[in-house]
Amino acid sequence: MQSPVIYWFRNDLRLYDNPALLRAIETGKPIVPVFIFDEKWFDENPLGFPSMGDFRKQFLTETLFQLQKKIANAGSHLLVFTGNVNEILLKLYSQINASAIYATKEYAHDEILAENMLKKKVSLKLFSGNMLFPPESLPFLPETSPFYYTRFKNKVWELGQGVSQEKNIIRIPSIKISLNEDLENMLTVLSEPDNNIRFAGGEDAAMEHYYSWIAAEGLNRYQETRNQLQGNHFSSHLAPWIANGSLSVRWLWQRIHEYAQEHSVNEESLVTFCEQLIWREYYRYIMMRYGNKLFWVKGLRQSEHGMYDDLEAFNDWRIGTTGQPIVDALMRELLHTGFMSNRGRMLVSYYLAKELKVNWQWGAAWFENRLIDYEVYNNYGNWAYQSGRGTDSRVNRRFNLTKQAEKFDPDGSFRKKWLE
Ligand SMILES: Cc1cc2nc3c(=O)[nH]c(=O)nc-3n(C[C@H](O)[C@H](O)[C@H](O)COP(=O)(O)OP(=O)(O)OC[C@H]3O[C@@H](n4cnc5c(N)ncnc54)[C@H](O)[C@@H]3O)c2cc1C
Repeated sequence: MQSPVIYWFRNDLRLYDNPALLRAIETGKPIVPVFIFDEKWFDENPLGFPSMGDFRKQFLTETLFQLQKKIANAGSHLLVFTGNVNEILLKLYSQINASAIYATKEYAHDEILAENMLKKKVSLKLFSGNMLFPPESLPFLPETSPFYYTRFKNKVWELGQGVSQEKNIIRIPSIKISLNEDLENMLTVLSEPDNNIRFAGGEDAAMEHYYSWIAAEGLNRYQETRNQLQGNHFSSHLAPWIANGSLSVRWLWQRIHEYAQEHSVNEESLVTFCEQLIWREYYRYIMMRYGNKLFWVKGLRQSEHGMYDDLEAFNDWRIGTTGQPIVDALMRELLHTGFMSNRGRMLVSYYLAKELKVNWQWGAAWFENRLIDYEVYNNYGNWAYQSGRGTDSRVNRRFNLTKQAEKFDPDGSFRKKWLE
């Protein structure tokens, strides 16, 4: 029997433009595709909630349900487990006598630790797959990546012309395997999703959403609408699919440029939208450069001024009972939908960290639980920025929340919707 390759799906839940999966297939060996719900995601933290909340779990489950169908159509079967990730991979590796594990590379602290532990015991092959400008394409080393966003953007902007994609995956060579009882017991059966959250998971839903945003002139009007707090297409709302990799950012980058060439898209809107995608790249490089420091209360600036572990203030903020109407409305939206606009995220993170002076890491942990589009790099990078512990050059930047509410919710309808 030919020794198979394990394909470990992480935040790359798609069968198109997936370099790591394609490289695995190119080995010519049978592939055993696997996804693992890390048991750590469901452990309660000291604040009383797990890192993965119900909305993200449902979105991920829907995504996997669809991926499993697509993999079945490609002639294989996706095994879904729940448990200790490395333990499951190592057991599977030895039970099926695998020759290697292929996966998409991640750049955050815990993920790198897990990769390094695996590397000591198995042949682990990692490839970039979720970035426009992966480290191997840059003219500088990640450790020397610019601290400030504008310098980073200026350095990578030209590379945007070279963004390309891998070919689609039609067939995945498979192999019949039998699992021992211990692994069988860790298998998770995915049930048909009932679509009761704001976004439907999966590759197809991502495409459908992209085309409806384009058809609604979302890209064209992005510059003027992107700071809104509510509405269907004020910003792309593509983040949930980008975050778990069911939408490829390279596919997105190419599509918007093709669309802009064929239609007269507002240039400022196109540029601003591309800049947002570059923010996403930037925070990956900040994580590569500073690693674990992004999880320290002092952040990247080693600031000494106070941050308090005030649980009462934090809980009021978390459930939207601070008494500050715009903050409460936004936090209730997050609590009940798993989404919040970018402007909203800026205001509530500022309020927690700079007005209530509560430990910003707690706020980031709550976002991690609630946001359907949670990405470790974006979340911790943005939280550090907004709390003055990150890469904002104006560490003492302040918002006047009354003025912000008047500007971005002029008729009060957003506050009315969530506070009544
Ligand atoms: C405190 C705070 C926490 C955040 N946490 C996350 C998070 O966990 N996951 C996440 O994807 N975004 C996060 N963001 C960034 C941003 O708010 C969301 O990406 C955006 O609101 C998602 O909506 P959209 O897809 O309509 O974005 P669009 O405005 O349509 O932007 C397109 C894409 O660009 C990327 N992007 C946009 N803004 C940013 C940004 N500031 N930083 C990095 N990437 C960006 C996202 O992938 C987004 O989908 C956070 C922002 C703040 C202030």
